[in-house]
Amino acid sequence: MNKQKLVLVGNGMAGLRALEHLLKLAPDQYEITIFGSEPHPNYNRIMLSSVLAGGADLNDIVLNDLDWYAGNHIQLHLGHTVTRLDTERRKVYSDKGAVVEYDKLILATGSNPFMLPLPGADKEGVIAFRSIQDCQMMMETSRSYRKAAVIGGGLLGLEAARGLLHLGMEVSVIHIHPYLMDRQLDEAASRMLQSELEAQGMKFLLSRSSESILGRKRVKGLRFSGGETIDTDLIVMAVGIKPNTELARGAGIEVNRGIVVNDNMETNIPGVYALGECAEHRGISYGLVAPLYEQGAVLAKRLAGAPTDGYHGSVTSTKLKVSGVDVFSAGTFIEQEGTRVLKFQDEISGVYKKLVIHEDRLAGAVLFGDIDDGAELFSIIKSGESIKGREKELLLGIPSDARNISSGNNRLMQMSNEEIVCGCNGVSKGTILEAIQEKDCTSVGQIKACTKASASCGGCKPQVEGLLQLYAGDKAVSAKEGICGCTTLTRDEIVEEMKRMRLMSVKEVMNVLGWDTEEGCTKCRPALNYYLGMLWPEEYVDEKESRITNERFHANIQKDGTYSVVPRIYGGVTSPAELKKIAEVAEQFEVPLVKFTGGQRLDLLGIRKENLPKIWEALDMPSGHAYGKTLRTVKTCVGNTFCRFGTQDAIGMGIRLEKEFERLNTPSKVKLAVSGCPRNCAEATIKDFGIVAIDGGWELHIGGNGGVHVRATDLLCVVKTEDEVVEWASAFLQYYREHANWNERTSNWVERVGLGSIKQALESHEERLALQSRIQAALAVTTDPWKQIIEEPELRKNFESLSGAKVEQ
Ligand SMILES: Cc1cc2nc3c(=O)[nH]c(=O)nc-3n(C[C@H](O)[C@H](O)[C@H](O)COP(=O)(O)OP(=O)(O)OC[C@H]3O[C@@H](n4cnc5c(N)ncnc54)[C@H](O)[C@@H]3O)c2cc1C
Ligand SMILES: NC(=O)c1ccc[n+]([C@@H]2O[C@H](COP(=O)([O-])OP(=O)(O)OC[C@H]3O[C@@H](n4cnc5c(N)ncnc54)[C@H](O)[C@@H]3O)[C@@H](O)[C@H]2O)c1
Ligand code: SF4
Ligand code: FES
Repeated sequence: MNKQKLVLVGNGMAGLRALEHLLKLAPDQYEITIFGSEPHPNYNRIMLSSVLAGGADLNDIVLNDLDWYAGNHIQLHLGHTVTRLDTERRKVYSDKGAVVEYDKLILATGSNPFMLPLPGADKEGVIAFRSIQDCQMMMETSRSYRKAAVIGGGLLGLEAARGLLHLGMEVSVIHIHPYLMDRQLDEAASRMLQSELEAQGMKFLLSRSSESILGRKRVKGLRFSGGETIDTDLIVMAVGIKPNTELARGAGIEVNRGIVVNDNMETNIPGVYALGECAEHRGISYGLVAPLYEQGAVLAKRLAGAPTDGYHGSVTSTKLKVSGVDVFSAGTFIEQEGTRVLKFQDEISGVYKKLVIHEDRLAGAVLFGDIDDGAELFSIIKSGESIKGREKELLLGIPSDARNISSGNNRLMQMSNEEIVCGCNGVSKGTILEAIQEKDCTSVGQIKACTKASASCGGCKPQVEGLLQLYAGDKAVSAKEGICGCTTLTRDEIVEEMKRMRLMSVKEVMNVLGWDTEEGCTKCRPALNYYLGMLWPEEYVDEKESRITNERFHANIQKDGTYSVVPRIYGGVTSPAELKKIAEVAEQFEVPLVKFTGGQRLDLLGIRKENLPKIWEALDMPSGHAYGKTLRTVKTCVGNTFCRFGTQDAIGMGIRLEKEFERLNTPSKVKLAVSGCPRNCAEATIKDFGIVAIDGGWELHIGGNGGVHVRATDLLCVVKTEDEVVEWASAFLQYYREHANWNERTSNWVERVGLGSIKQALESHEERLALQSRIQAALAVTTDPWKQIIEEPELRKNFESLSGAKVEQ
């Protein structure tokens, strides 16, 4: 069979989604050619905001790599812009001389950012935020310049501004209206948003109309009507988009605001289709991915000759992707004639909710501060069902069990398999079910890895969780199994019983809670020992024999049975005298290897067990705890002490934190880092608790990991003073101590419990102080283990006869 020729113009998210569907439906029907102006394979444009804000890497956002095109036998013309269409002869022409014939043509040329035609708009340093190139330009600019102005306080402008703040720039957002995100929020929600963003360091100039851009070759400032000016080294225009219709218009295809299409995504010219941001369907051009994905599914069916009801338009929802701020908006968000409005506002906890109701149906919603119900409300809006009698419940919060599994009449169950659950990534219910039922995914994390659902804005997470609970059946139950083979009790049940019955020893816990084994095992014994120490810091006597090998000997066992010694060097700052002493000890004990660790400390390797106390004595330095489930190191950059970019004293902050938390027992090892500016030389965003200085304050990040599964941190909050850093760090670490499973790193814990729940737990000042006082009580009873062993002959004796210690994982 002769294949038909299909040409796609526009290598973006909409066009490629349609092709992906088509290749599934009719893999051999077409010989496919794609033209794309950008020099990259199809990438996730929405993730550019995360790239700018440090939450993702450019390499992570590619959706279809070059192998995908090759594997599907697609002729790809990257860096080619199609400049002419001949719809009579059915040919497309690119700027680089390629000419390709088609039987069917898809236009998916997206949008162009709207650039205000201000005098001076052509100067260097005036850009949009649309592509990888724009993103790279902002990153590069932040290395040499300090001030940025973003024109437009909509979704894109605020996400750009957050990214620029992260890059260390001083950012002003200029907005033409009196309040931000006027296309998605009402004034009350917008004001709350503004104050949150101000707390993060953003400055706002509202009700300003930009008049001209100042500077010679490069932008130097911005003038507003009325004469007011501001200095700036960069201007990002984010004032909306306009469908890219030039090519279609030039070919005589009907164009209004966008390329006009019918319900089959067909233009007025036979064989020519359009979808995505460039298209206009029933008078609407969409600027979000969910509708584009829906259009893609319809177009694919149409091209494959499969039955389809056609595309009938979309109701949209948005979620601002700015770390630390939760905003959701869907449908009609401003009261209109014939609508009823219900509002809830709690200024203290910063929560605002508004429902717009039309004839007993939910027409729209705005949520600020607590957006857990967003996905569910959106689904109710789309279904058009009556909410009579349930209005208050919907406003005040859907109980999580009702959100996930309610008896019988459950919306998640009723959803068809084609319905999209994750709008950002176009993941349908069917795909998630496949992941659960055929690929054995039993957690949201696994579903995310498998399908990308919940991987972008995170707004669909409650629904993904709900589907998991509904469809994983026994497998989901098995996730709740006991902490080890000796018991069926979970960590939470054990800790609860320890508290309730004031259980005080490992043996007692095993007896009272009916352990299946007499002595427990290498999993439960150290876990119980940790939980008891955490609950009763003053009364509980640590059980040395329940500790893992390294913690029993206060040194890391190596593969040849020798140990390593890492003395504490606060903040990684040492002195000539200290270095001399370490060198002398290394010589005296003929230490085979002296090496810097990844955490900026000195490691003396190859020490025999019997020499450990002698070396500790000779060093006369505190233990660096490089071996334990405890605070390891606080890595620092030089900060403003020497570095010309530094805005804060990173070294001082790091030393203070290391002195504050050394010797702390934690569920798993904990690493901190402090960077003196957003250049982040101390790599704080892959630490358990990372501190990054910004102008006038500190960003506090949590849950990072640079190990096997690299995870970048989530932004917890932004604070102004060093005391606040210590308060938040204390509260976070204590909350982690009290809630994580033994041996669970903060990265896994944050993923498991969700950033939102941690933020909520720490948001009250009183609660933070209570956590801080509990961590101080735990720290108060700790002593330096090396010193204790050196001074107590009984303990020291243990080291003389040690042999054949077992390495435990
Ligand atoms: C920073 C940012 C964050 C966003 N965040 C979100 C979000 O959180 N949620 C959401 O739903 N949406 C978000 N969006 C919007 C979303 O990314 C777009 O709606 C979506 O990418 C549009 O897809 P598209 O394929 O229609 O257009 P595009 O992605 O613009 O793709 C069109 C492609 O066609 C190419 N092209 C154009 N003309 C030609 C030609 N003549 N020849 C060859 N190639 C051509 C363009 O170079 C482009 O690569 C965001 C957008 C940005 C910029
Ligand atoms: N999280 C998300 O869903 C997300 C994130 C980024 C972008 N996007 C999408 O990308 C597209 C572009 O986003 P956008 O924010 O540029 O568009 P937008 O139209 O949503 O917002 C533009 C904002 O700029 C303001 N504005 C207009 N003229 C101005 C002027 N002269 N001076 C100052 N302000 C002015 C408008 O009042 C409006 O609030 C949209 O379709 C948006 O939905 C979505
Ligand atoms: S050393 Fe510290 S202060 Fe200097 S650029 Fe790096 S992160 Fe910024
Ligand atoms: S809806 Fe944004 S990640 Fe799923």
